[in-house]
Amino acid sequence: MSDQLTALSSLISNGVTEIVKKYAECGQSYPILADPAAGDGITDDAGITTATNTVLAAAAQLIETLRKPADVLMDTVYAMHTTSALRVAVETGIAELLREAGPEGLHIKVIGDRVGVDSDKLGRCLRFLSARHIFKEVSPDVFANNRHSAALDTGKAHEAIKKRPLDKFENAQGNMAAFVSHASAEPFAKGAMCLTDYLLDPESSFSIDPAITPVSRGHGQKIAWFEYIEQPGNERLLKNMGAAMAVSASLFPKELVLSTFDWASLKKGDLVVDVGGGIGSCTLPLAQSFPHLRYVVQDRPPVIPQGLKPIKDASVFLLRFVIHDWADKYAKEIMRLLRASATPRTKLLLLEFVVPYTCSTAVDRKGNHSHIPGAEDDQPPYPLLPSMGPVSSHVYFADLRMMANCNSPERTVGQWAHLAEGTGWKLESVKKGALSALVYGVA
Ligand SMILES: C[S@@+](CC[C@H](N)C(=O)[O-])C[C@H]1O[C@@H](n2cnc3c(N)ncnc32)[C@H](O)[C@@H]1O
Repeated sequence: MSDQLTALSSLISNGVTEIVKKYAECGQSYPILADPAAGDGITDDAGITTATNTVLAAAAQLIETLRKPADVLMDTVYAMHTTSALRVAVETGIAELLREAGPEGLHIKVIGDRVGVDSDKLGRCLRFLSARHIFKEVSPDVFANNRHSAALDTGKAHEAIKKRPLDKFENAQGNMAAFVSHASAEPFAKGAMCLTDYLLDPESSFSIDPAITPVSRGHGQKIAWFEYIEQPGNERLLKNMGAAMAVSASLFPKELVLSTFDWASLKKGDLVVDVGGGIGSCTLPLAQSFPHLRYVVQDRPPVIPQGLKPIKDASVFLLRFVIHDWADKYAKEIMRLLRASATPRTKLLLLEFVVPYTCSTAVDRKGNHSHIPGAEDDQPPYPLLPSMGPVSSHVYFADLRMMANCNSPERTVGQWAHLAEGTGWKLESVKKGALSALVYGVA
């Protein structure tokens, strides 16, 4: 055990030395947590990313190793309060208010008066978040933005968002507030709490019906998520969904979409069809970088009124975060339909998460797929979990969120390969990353 502690601490120490050195080489110092203007720091340097990921994985594992079981379980079971406190901060526009106040911050009495809620209760939410490095308590009961809370600032005037809350996220793309508002909305929060009942009830436990989910159990209507948000009364959910998707696009560096595929190899005028493309946040950077190609974004009529028409001459069908919305039976059906419209040269490009096992996978449970370029196992340094702790925590959250909303899974690389069976496609290559690219060709 002690050799694990020493190994973890060396990984942290060596990684931090590497990060500081790399920043110095770039003439920068590491972004300070207290500085709301610090931003994300250097995100496009492979060396810094690798060192950062190692330090994050090692630090998280070291903390969990050192903590007592009861403390770990206590923090985990109370996580719901993190969600609700963060939602309070976003829905009351605290980050905007504190940006207007500047580095001295604002006393909680003033904050409470400005947003119209009990200042003591609101202050307790902000202190809870400050203890997690979201906001900063600069002096007793006085709060200011820090690097993390500044990411919740839409850049709009606080008074403006108070007057027009529905428009809060308009033209505020790339801002985490939209994502927080979407992900913490009542149907998801209720749905998460319905997971146990959903699993214990045989009717839902063994179902793949997108209308029978923890979320639908929570709101009480047996309809699929995308139909639910299109119902009258749910305008805000629908609007926030689009804004949240734009945010999630911006979380992955633009270069990631640009480098997932050899776009430059396509001929002038070749057609890229973004299927289930929402408001086109994936296609936009592509169109800017590769103007020699043609683009079509398709989605459900309430999202894009032109709707869905079969397209027969696509060079690439691009689907980002679409197949993960569907259980295998439906996902295969979508892939079959696309295959029926494909030419022999068409590629199917899925931009999705790849779920890592949390143990070594010399042989994937569903067969070894290491013959597929890019599908090989990652080998993190001893004694790190292959999933690298917080580096991939978003993938496991996404997996449970998919179960809750859509009765669908995130998938391992083996599951992505198997999904193609019987659809007329075969998995040709994988490029793993924060967002992975799975390229299928005609089988
Ligand atoms: C998770 S979102 C991803 C949006 C977009 N690809 C992106 O990455 O920002 C899934 C999208 O699939 C769309 N969708 C759901 N059912 C669909 C259908 N039957 N036909 C086309 N699009 C559909 C939804 O409207 C939504 O925009």
